[in-house]
Amino acid sequence: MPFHRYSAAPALELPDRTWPDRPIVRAPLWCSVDLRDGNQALAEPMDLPRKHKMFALLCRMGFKQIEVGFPAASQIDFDFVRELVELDLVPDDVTIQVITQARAELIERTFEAVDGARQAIVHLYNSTSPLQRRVVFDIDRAGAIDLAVSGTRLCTKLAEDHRGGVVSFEYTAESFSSTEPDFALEICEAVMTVWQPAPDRPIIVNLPATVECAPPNVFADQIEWMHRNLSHRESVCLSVHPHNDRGSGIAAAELAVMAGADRVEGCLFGNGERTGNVCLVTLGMNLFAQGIDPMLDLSDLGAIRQVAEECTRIPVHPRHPYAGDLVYTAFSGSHQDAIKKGFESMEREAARLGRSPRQVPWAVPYLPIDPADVGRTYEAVIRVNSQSGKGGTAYLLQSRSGLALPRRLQVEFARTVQRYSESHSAEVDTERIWELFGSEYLRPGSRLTVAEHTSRPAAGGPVEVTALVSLDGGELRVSGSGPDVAAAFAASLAAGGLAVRTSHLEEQVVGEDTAVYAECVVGGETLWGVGLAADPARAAVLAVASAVNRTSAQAV
Ligand SMILES: CC(=O)SCCNC(=O)CCNC(=O)[C@H](O)C(C)(C)COP(=O)(O)OP(=O)(O)OC[C@H]1O[C@@H](n2cnc3c(N)ncnc32)[C@H](O)[C@@H]1OP(=O)(O)O
Ligand SMILES: CC(C)C(=O)C(=O)O
Repeated sequence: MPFHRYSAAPALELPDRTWPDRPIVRAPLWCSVDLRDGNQALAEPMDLPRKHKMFALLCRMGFKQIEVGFPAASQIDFDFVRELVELDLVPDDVTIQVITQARAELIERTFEAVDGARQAIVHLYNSTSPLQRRVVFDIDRAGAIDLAVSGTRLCTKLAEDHRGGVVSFEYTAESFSSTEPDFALEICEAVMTVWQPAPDRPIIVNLPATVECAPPNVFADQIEWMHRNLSHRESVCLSVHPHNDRGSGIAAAELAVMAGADRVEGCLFGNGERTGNVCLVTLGMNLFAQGIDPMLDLSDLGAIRQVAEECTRIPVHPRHPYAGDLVYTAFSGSHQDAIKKGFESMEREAARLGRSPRQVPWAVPYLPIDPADVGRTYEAVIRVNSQSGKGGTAYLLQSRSGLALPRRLQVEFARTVQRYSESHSAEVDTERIWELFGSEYLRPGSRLTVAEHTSRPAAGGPVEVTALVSLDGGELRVSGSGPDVAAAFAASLAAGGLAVRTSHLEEQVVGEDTAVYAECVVGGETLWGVGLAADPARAAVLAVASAVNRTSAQAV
């Protein structure tokens, strides 16, 4: 690997940084750039219907600032902005934003696009980094300032001439994070000298990591330094626009907010140039998961995801934070066990407080939030494959059938499921688990069937059972006594030459039925049987028969 071709991005000296001690206590102002940065990065940029669909979604989610395009760059973007304005499609509390390069003809066309808009932000950018100054523009620092200042002058004039509403202004020192800090400050100050920000005439100063080239702490230092040194700070909305080239866009945005940023630009699910813009869904959900109002409605992530996928034609990764198909799913046994116990503990806590489980603080291991809070069901939380243990299998069986297996039976049945999963190299879904359970424990067996039985309390306490059975091919009437029906029936089988006794018994009411779980010792072998019937005595007899039949099944 030719690592000698690369070098670390220069870090800013900021030994008295304060951001590490400043927790985020409220959501920043969000600006979605899905319809611009997100759109320009698509192989098939959105057509008008898809743009409208995305815009409507962003409004529903509660975005108050939405960059709707680069109208001077494409006719579709221009027409889209015109439709928003002319058809009055922008809610009163939403401001549309349009971007332009610092070129007079493009700026003029941009203002044409927003003509008549009640409120709009015109967003001017030029790149400021030494690399871009040299390679792309062939200009020095003064040349870059000239470009920014002349662009801002024209924007200031056209904003004053704007009909029908207010045009605000955003300036982006593109490639900010790769720009010398003193120069970034100088160019932003030069722009502000023209725009003349005031509390009732603020300016958005946007500082992007156009290409993320340093760890997030370095970006945070850069933002804190700008936050401290920018003049007119009370009239400046300090914005960041992180990309994700190093995979730390989320961290960069969060640390930048700690460092003083008021506003974050990004896209849903991290769409955008190359590795994408910072993901606004994840940022919002991170706040939510810390008990902070995200100021976005993320309660139906499935629906949000569906529209985003349709508009961008890019699928959301199954492991995408909060929204991916697999992010609330545990396959592995110890995770499933902990989740199951977590749910049970929350139910107990809710019962103790006389509330529903959704009203008590969330505390389930391995699940950072309640999937139901973002519109997910619990169905996919536990999925079973060969990595799973008793807890997951028991959870799915219980959710399908209501049967709450005793612990040792869970262990026994999990082995059956694991054998099945390994031999089929496949996940075992809930229906298959129920079928496996049925064929293992509930189906009529080949060794012992019970045609009829009666039971009655015997004098002195124990129960007496009489039954007509078919045992190992022969019909016979048997009777026995014991402390309960299962034990009495087990004892009765001695008449057929079969030594059976129950070693543990549990009973559960399941709807109209009773389930009896009987751990039996049959001829020296310990194994479980299960009976399920409306009549509890019948369920007990069937449970013993189930255990006996499983010995023969295993012998075969
Ligand atoms: C970091 C970002 O994401 S910024 C947004 C980028 N988005 C886009 O580029 C999508 C839309 N863009 C376009 O459709 C086109 O690039 C247009 C219409 C804006 C310009 O098209 P063209 O005039 O054909 O130029 P081209 O696409 O080659 O862009 C490069 C030119 O723009 C200049 N330029 C680039 N950025 C800026 C800027 N912010 N201000 C002024 N000029 C700029 C370059 O120096 C170059 O000029 P040159 O041709 O004199 O060398
Ligand atoms: C123009 C700016 C905001 C941008 O898209 C970037 O720097 O990535």
